[in-house]
Amino acid sequence: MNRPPVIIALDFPDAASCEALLAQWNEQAKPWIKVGYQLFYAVGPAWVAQKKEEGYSIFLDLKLHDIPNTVAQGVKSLERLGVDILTLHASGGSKMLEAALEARTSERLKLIAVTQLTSTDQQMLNHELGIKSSVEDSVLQLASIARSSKIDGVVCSGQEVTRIKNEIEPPFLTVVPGIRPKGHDTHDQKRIVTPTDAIHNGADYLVVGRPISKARSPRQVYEQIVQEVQEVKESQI
Ligand SMILES: O=C(O)c1cc(=O)[nH]c(=O)n1[C@@H]1O[C@H](COP(=O)(O)O)[C@@H](O)[C@H]1O
Repeated sequence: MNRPPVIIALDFPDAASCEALLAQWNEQAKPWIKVGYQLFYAVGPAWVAQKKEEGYSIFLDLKLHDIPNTVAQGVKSLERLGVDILTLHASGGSKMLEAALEARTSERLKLIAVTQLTSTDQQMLNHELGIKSSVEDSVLQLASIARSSKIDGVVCSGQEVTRIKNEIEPPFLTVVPGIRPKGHDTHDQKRIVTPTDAIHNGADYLVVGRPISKARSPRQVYEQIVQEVQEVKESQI
């Protein structure tokens, strides 16, 4: 069976907390996991490489953003860990994105560009960041920079996926955080969608953190999300 496209964000301060959660997936089929910088800075690269060996698919979310040469060297170091997806910021611009792509030695590592964070809303974009477009247009602009730099896809909210799928030439992956099943707390997220809506709009991967990690039964919430995803996919056949 294909691995469900639901990526569990391991936003934890240490390895022990991750192991406690992952103990609920004790069968051979391992889920997708996301390692962000809270965990990466705490556990280091060896832990990530170890998880890959144990059979997890790994989304390394380090959101690289620097001058082109520095990002390229970072990609070279991180590719050696064997991770499946690595993030960088689309707002670093085409030269940075192209340098990252050139540094990668194999297409097995997908490079995914973060557009506008799902914690950004219209008010913040216009009045704080000084970007005068709609959030959706800004996401599309960043996605189009990523596409023309031949990056594999973007992180965006589920609200922009339909336009990306319609306007950006495939193949182009959409990885969607800000996922909230009905009735769950939104926390600091602004542009949220349900698992059903994200998949219906065409999302390739869902990133889910607190709805799973803070749940009383994390595995149960994960399975409910996987079920929602499968139902939408079956209805699309
Ligand atoms: O790059 C990401 O994964 C990311 C981009 C974005 O725009 N919004 C976003 O929430 N994320 C990540 O997705 C996860 C969402 O976590 P929850 O809000 O707890 O589901 C966090 O680990 C964030 O770092």
